[in-house]
Amino acid sequence: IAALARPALGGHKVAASRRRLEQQPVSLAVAFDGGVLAAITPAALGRDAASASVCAGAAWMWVAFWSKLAADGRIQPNLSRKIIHTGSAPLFMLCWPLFSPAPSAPILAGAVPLLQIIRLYRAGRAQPAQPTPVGAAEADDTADLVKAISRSGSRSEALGGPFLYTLVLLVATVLGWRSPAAAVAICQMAVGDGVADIVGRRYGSVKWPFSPSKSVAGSAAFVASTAETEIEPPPARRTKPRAASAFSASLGLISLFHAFGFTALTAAAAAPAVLLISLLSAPVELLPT
Ligand SMILES: C/C(=C\COP(=O)(O)O)CCC[C@H](C)CCC[C@H](C)CCCC(C)C
Ligand SMILES: Nc1ccn([C@@H]2O[C@H](COP(=O)(O)OP(=O)(O)O)[C@@H](O)[C@H]2O)c(=O)n1
Repeated sequence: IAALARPALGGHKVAASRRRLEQQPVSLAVAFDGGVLAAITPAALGRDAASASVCAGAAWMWVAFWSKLAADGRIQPNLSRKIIHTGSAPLFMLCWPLFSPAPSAPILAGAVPLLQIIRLYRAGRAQPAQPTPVGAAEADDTADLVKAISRSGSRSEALGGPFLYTLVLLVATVLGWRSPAAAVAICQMAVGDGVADIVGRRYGSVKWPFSPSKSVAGSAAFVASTAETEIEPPPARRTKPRAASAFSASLGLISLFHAFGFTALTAAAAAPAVLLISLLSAPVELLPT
């Protein structure tokens, strides 16, 4: 297995990993994970289960926070939808280093998007009114969620864009775990599209002739810019979250993955290819849906 290690990762890492592996009393499986040998041990499983629980709790709070702001009328549902759209997947990938290097990690991490998929499915299929008090509370909860993530407030929309988004995140987690490819693909989907909408609605007066609802500013923001969005009112509570572009978010995640030794690729080396991918993805976002 050591022979599989890429030279760029350095022999000392492999030797240290092999020593750790030999010391494991229970070794159910061995894998080559980003250059570091790992075993599925009770400790690794415990760490992954704890990390998945923390992420699932954070995901619930993150969605509930923006849903509440939209339900209370403090922000427009359009904005809450795109903030959730822009932030969810990159925030989740920022949490990937919490997991162990064992091959069980992507499976347990996949539980985080999977739980949201189940929630979206239930929200999309739920009846607007429930007969029991328990059911009524559940209906209110999903009503806020639907309001925050849909365009029109229709429950069926939870089974459209949000469902697909979370499904893609699940696939990227399980199949693209800690890879630059997953980081770049997910950032194009989550950050590029989200920022194009947030910036385009605000500054997009010049429209594309072939796509009259979409603007040049939105497409520029998709690729590379930093945007500021104001949450209003009341004025005392105004904040300015910064929304990064698909390009910079992808490079940020690649830097993180490199710093943790998940990939030998540096952000500087990846930059030209990522810029090209972002430039090619921006026109795709202009296609009518
Ligand atoms: C609003 C969303 C998509 C809308 O797409 P479109 O119709 O405008 O094209 C995204 C919905 C995301 C989902 C409800 C929540 C996903 C949470 C994620 C699995 C985990 C986040 C974890 C983190 C630690 C905050
Ligand atoms: N390239 C873009 C993309 C979106 N937008 C703005 O964002 C709005 C919604 O975009 P969209 O139709 O892609 O968003 P979804 O509701 O389909 O997710 C558009 O109506 C535009 O006001 C833009 O100005 N330029």
